[in-house]
Amino acid sequence: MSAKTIAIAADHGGVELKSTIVDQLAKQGFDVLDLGTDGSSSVDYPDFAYAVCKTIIEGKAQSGILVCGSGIGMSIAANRYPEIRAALVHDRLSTELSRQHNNANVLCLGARLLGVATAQDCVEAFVSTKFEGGRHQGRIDKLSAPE
Ligand SMILES: O=C(CO)[C@H](O)[C@H](O)[C@H](O)COP(=O)(O)O
Repeated sequence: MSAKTIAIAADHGGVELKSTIVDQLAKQGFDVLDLGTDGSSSVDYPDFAYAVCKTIIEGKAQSGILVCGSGIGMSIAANRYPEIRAALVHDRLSTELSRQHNNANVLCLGARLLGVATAQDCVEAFVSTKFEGGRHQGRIDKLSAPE
């Protein structure tokens, strides 16, 4: 498995933006696991969020991107797994912070709320920004073990 494998999925509300992001990542040399959906037929976002999360938990991808209409449903679904830190972002800065402070391993995007250029900017920030560690590590550890 490549160290740069990213799993991606969308529901019908995010399928067009997903295609754009797949192309963007492929051009940058990432291995992209596209887990669907592939058409405009209505589907249920949890099915696709769970597919991406399981791929990460099984070690088949290092991170993931989920796209739905608002990004909200995908983020709620993905964050049901203790191993997943899914960030619903709205611009480059929130994406950078999700990596620097939260070590987000899944990026959630709302295709009906973000312009394509902003979404692509978020993706670029997600793949290029490193976790800062330090004081943030202990906080992240607490996320995996709620009292
Ligand atoms: O889960 C969502 C909202 O929390 C996503 O935005 C979905 O894409 C959206 O709910 C789908 O809505 P639709 O009316 O079935 O297209």
